[in-house]
Amino acid sequence: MPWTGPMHTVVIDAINVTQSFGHTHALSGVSVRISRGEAVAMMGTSGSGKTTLLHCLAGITQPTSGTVRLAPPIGAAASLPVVTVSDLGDGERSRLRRERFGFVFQQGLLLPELTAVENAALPLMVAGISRTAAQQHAAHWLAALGLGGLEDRRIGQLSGGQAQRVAIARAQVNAPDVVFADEPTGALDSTTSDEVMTVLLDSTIDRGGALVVVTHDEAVAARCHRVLRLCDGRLVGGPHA
Ligand SMILES: Nc1ncnc2c1ncn2[C@@H]1O[C@H](COP(=O)(O)OP(=O)(O)OP(=O)(O)O)[C@@H](O)[C@H]1O
Repeated sequence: MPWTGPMHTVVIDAINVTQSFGHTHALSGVSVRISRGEAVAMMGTSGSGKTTLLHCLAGITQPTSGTVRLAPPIGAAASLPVVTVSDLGDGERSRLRRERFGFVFQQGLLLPELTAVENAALPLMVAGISRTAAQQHAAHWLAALGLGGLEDRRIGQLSGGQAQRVAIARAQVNAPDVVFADEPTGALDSTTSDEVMTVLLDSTIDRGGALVVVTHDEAVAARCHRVLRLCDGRLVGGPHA
């Protein structure tokens, strides 16, 4: 299908993605389109292929077959091409992930020896921005996510919900096109989970980003615009979503 017309709002277009690990068919011909400003939940029983699909969409792994394409960043020169993520080598996918995507995982994967603001500033520092400028920008994000005053706490001195907000700030600091979240509220109680989802949704959608959330929690999925359900590596209800 051509990348034209109404597709101008599409940020990720995955076509017929298949992922096999030996004899395990983790994904069998999944096609998914994700638009800017859209929050999409991925649900399904354990082993249905949710994380594998997230990894293929985010360029963490290369699918066995099929294509994953990524639109140019918002405001980029018209000449910038669509990138076929699934054709890139490891180094190029790693760069793409750093520059275009943000990630939030269940256990945050924050560095315990660093403070909240140092953790949140990491993507900017990796991109070559000075420590001072990176930490100033990260501090703005922490304040926007309700963590003003906690910038200098180490991760172990924060609650689970606060630590997830630091992970969300870290995912947002470089204004990624897509934020991928794998069970971002899996370790939180329902009230904190709801608060963290609000922060995650607002901080992504308000700036025109897209959000892809893997979750087992129907309440989390209900907060998203759309729910994709996977069963045995296929989308329930047909191969396209
Ligand atoms: N690196 C790997 N090597 C071998 N098999 C794998 C690998 N990653 C995933 N699988 C298999 O692929 C299938 C899908 O796994 P995946 O992690 O995507 O499921 P999931 O829906 O995210 O499950 P869960 O909800 O338990 O996290 C499973 O059968 C899993 O064992």
